[in-house]
Amino acid sequence: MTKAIIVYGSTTGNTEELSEIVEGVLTDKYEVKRINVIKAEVEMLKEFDLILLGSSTWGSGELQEDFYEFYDNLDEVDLSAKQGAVFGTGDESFPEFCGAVDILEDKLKDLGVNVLAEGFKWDGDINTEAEKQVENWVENL
Ligand SMILES: Cc1cc2nc3c(=O)[nH]c(=O)nc-3n(C[C@H](O)[C@H](O)[C@H](O)COP(=O)(O)O)c2cc1C
Repeated sequence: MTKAIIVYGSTTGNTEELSEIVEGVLTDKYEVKRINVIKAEVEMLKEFDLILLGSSTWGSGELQEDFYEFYDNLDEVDLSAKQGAVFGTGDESFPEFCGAVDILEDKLKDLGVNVLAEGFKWDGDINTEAEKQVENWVENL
């Protein structure tokens, strides 16, 4: 079975919740590992065909704080044969809504990853509408 990894960073739990829904859908087609970015190493990514990164946005359009080290280390691995996509939560009242999703998506593209879809961005708490939309996003990857 093809292998997928979901690496997420979440301060108050919203993106973590989203990552659980993403995992639920992916398990139909992939052998899935879901891991908090605090515990993740970039070397791990080599074992997987599909890489999904999930981060909320903090500061002014910045990465969730736990993501920085992982992000900085991404240049050390060859991801050029991989597929990927990015998701995250934010708040539309901020000027850079879900800026972390854009940062991570640009990084994956720079590293030669085939980004399968535009990043999934969700405003606020995870409700049934979020669940429906993210499920649809994952199914179409
Ligand atoms: C101090 C602060 C700064 C934030 N900055 C942004 C931002 O620049 N852009 C954005 O879209 N959301 C921003 N947010 C909203 C969070 O990203 C949002 O609450 C998110 O759902 C938190 O997800 P998490 O629980 O996974 O960390 C900010 C929230 C706080 C409290």
